[in-house]
Amino acid sequence: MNVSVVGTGYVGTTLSACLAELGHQVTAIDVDETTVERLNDGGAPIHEPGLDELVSAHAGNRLRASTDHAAVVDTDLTFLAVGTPANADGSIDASILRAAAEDVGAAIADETDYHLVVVKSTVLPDVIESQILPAIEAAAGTSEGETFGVAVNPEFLREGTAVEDFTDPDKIVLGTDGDGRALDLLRELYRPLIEETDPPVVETGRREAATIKYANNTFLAAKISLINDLGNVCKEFGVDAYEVADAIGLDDRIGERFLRSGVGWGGSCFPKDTAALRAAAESAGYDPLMVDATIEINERQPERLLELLDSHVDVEGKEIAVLGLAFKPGTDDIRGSRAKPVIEGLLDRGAEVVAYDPRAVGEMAEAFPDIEYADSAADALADAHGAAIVTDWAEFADLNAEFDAMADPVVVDGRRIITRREGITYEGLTW
Ligand SMILES: NC(=O)C1=CN([C@@H]2O[C@H](COP(=O)(O)OP(=O)(O)OC[C@H]3O[C@@H](n4cnc5c(N)ncnc54)[C@H](O)[C@@H]3O)[C@@H](O)[C@H]2O)C=CC1
Ligand SMILES: O=C(O)[C@H]1O[C@H](OP(=O)(O)OP(=O)(O)OC[C@H]2O[C@@H](n3ccc(=O)[nH]c3=O)[C@H](O)[C@@H]2O)[C@H](O)[C@@H](O)[C@@H]1O
Repeated sequence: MNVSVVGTGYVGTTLSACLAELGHQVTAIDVDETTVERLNDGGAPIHEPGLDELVSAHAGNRLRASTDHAAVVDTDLTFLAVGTPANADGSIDASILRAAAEDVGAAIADETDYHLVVVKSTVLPDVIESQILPAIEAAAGTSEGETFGVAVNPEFLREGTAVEDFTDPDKIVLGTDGDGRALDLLRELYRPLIEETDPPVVETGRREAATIKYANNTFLAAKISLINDLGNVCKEFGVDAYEVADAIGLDDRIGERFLRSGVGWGGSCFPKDTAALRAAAESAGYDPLMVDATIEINERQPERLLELLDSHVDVEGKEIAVLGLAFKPGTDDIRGSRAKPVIEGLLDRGAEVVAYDPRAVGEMAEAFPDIEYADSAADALADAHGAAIVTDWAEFADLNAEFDAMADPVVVDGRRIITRREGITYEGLTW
């Protein structure tokens, strides 16, 4: 099939490259010229394992990039995969998506054949009817059902395993409101992937598809917040929360994944999606208590880490190491990273922060230009009076003698990555 993808960030690039790999002819469209040039030169604009290889295998052949939205007219369907960030009050900012929908509407204005617009971005159900459809209709000069249809096909990939998650998904969700042409096109598009990995395919309405995405992310965030809440209780009891989690995870109804307690969840989506769901529920007149608690527990975990540090050292005027700045290992992404509130809390206490991350120093230096950055964990730890471990990078598991070079070997581990041993004052956040 001929497919276009509007927006080639994390999701759009992965989608474009993987669809090309499945045998489709893909036109990737982005407003960012550097991104487009990079794709046409055979390189991925973002780092994801396996992505560069796919882009370089298909660039110039089944994968072409452009800044010109007019290209969508030559394709059977167009994915919208642009950002849907949060406003300051947590509500969804759909303006980028609306603008992209207008771009596509304008491109298909003279089209007489049916064109399917597939919303891949994470978007609240009301936004589809109140903003996306009107934007396409106004720009295209036609109504939905005449020359175009709109479907919702949310994405569940994780950063760091995007290609793997896309090519071997837990499920595919197709929201079409019974538009047969839309469903046929999407079934045909995903046919090679379905034949290969046989994932469950959920065929549903558009509002349901959009809501499934928010419910999925909120449930996962809530699972982590609940294990963090239980973990805090475990710590008070003098019980190891990881032993408890391992045992409860054996219950199939609970499941073993996403039970790692610690300093909390971050990333580009859990924070904004839980906030957007809460804001939308509240404006619909419902007070979502579990969603509130999910967010609040997550906001409290960094402070609990700092209080544990306080219980061993007065950090004012002292050098404190922060190990791990990315929101999770394997990425340089610091969006929603728990390292930010940890650093802020240390600065508020008058500490001198020395931070280290294998990949995310450059990104964090833009947010916190005035703290010190070390070239290695060993350098950050040398002469420090305390260390906060915020990201579970595998290399931190090998740290050992490096702690002996600390002025005061107090280690507060927010991710259960450091081995407790004689000679260091070790505090696990929930164990
Ligand atoms: N990052 C992730 O792991 C996941 C993200 N999502 C959702 O997917 C959507 C996209 O997220 P990301 O890929 O992370 O965003 P991103 O910010 O990495 O990429 C968006 C891209 O869209 C481009 N763009 C903006 N306006 C445009 C327009 N009018 N025409 C063409 N290109 C345009 C930007 O230049 C940028 O390259 C969001 O709704 C997000 O919530 C869903 C699942 C996973
Ligand atoms: O909508 C999205 O963008 C994506 O958000 C998450 O993916 P991602 O943010 O890339 O990363 P995760 O692996 O889910 O981790 C999120 C955060 O939770 C934390 N986490 C995860 C698991 C766990 O057991 N404990 C825990 O604290 C991680 O450290 C990280 O800060 C979801 O897992 C994806 O399904 C979804 O598509």
